[in-house]
Order: sequence, then structure tokens, then C-alpha cells
Amino acid sequence: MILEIQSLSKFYTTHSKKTYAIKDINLTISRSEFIVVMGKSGSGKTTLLQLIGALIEPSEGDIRVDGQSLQEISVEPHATQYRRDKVGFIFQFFNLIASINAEDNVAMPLLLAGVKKKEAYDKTKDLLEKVGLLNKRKQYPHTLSGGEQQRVAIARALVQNPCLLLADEPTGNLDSVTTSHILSLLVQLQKYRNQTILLVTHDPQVAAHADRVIFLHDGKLILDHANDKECDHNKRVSVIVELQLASQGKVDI
Ligand SMILES: Nc1ncnc2c1ncn2[C@@H]1O[C@H](COP(=O)(O)OP(=O)(O)OP(=O)(O)O)[C@@H](O)[C@H]1O
Repeated sequence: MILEIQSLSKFYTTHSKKTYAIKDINLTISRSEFIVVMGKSGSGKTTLLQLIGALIEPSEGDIRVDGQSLQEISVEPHATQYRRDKVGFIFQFFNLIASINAEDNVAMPLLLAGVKKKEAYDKTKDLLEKVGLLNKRKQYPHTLSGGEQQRVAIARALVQNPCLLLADEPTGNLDSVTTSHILSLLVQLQKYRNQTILLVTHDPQVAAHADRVIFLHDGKLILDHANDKECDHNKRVSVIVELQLASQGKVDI
């Protein structure tokens, strides 16, 4: 198992009132699985990703990534090391550094980690080729389309060979054609690099590409659905739409 989550909770206390963002979640994910997290606004999706990425600490429970408990790395510099070495992040708004070109954006995590320049740029070129952007590597982010910027962000997230790729609505800002290109790229990476992917989305079209779709409601994991790969894409989408409605209490399962 690449990821084991046990009795995980995260609550916030405001005006002495405890609100659970994540409530008693148990989840295991195997290496090279592609998992989508769905649930309506405020159901805890981003919080779950932030907990797994050690950006925030759990209130209760434990997360093990690649056999290591995140409790053991809660003290710096271990948490930073964990984020650098074990997880790659992709966000809705790409979060590229505007003042440096695509290639430097991808190489940056390696250079910060002390990797020699030649090795860093060799790895960078290799990844930019994989995401189809080698010819645009000298361009600055604002001269690239949204889809191209997200491909640079994907290359940057993968440059340190993380065991987990965490993606928070990575296609939320892209049109449907670009979304489907990004999804194909992620599925390819999953296959050829045995990359484990955990991706948050509201979009059933996106969720239909995953191996499993988990649904959160009020911080609880209420459904864990395996996509039927025998069915065509449209059928998988319609099943997910039904489950999405059911998870929001709008129809019975
Ligand atoms: N720092 C915080 N302090 C207090 N409450 C918080 C904090 N962070 C998140 N929450 C609450 O936790 C709950 C889950 O938030 P989260 O951002 O994980 O939801 P989400 O499913 O990602 O929503 P969306 O789809 O709108 O991005 C929400 O009710 C939110 O208000």
C-alpha cells in the first residue's frame, strides 16, 4: 500500500465550537492507483489532500505514506523533506513562478534540493518532452496557454519522482478539450511511471478516468466506487453523476 489512512479527523475550533472538516476517514490506496475525490463544496476534499501532503496536521488518526507515518515527520525539517521528496502538488491556478521560464520552473525544486545543474536540467528536459513542451521550454508562463501552463506544473510536480501526485481541481480552470488532454497525460503518466494519483474534481467527466472515485460528505467518506473499465466513458460518467446526486442526498442509491 502506498497510502494508508486510519481514523483520520481534522477539526477546527471557532468560538469554542468544534467543526469537523474531516471525520473518521479510513482509506487505503495501492501503488499506481488513480483515485478521484468528489463531494460538494465544503465536504473536506482540499483538507484531505492537505493532510496527505503534510501541509496541515491531523487532529486525530494517522496517515502512512510508503510505510512512513506522517506523525514521525511532523517536526521540521522532516515535513519539508517529505513534501519535497514524496509528494508532488498540482493546483487549479498552476502556481508557476511568473518571472522565470518554463524550464526553470520545472528545474527549481531540484536546484533547491541541491541537485547539480546539469542533472537538474537533463531531468527537466526529459519531463518537458514527456508532457510535450520541450519546444516551449524557454517561454515564460504568461506566454503559454492554460493547458500548457498546467503541463509545466505537472512536469514540475513529477521532477523529483514523488510516490504520490496530489492534484486539487487541476482542470477546474481549463476548457473541456484541454481538460481531456491533461487527463490523457495523467493517465499515461500513471501507466508508464506507475504513478499514484489523488485528484479532487467536481467534474464527472474527469472522474470517469479514475480507477476509483471516493465521495465525501460533511468530512466523512460515504462512498468508495470502482469505475467499471469494461463500460465506455459515457456510461461511467452517468454512473458517477447518479452517485454524485446520491452522495448529496438528492436520490437514493
Ligand atoms: N482553516 C480553517 N479554519 C476553519 N474551518 C476550516 C478551515 N479550513 C477548512 N475549514 C472548513 O472545513 C470544511 C472543509 O473545507 P474544504 O476546503 O476541505 O472543502 P472542499 O470540499 O475542498 O470545498 P470546495 O469544493 O469548495 O473547495 C469547510 O466547512 C471549511 O469551512
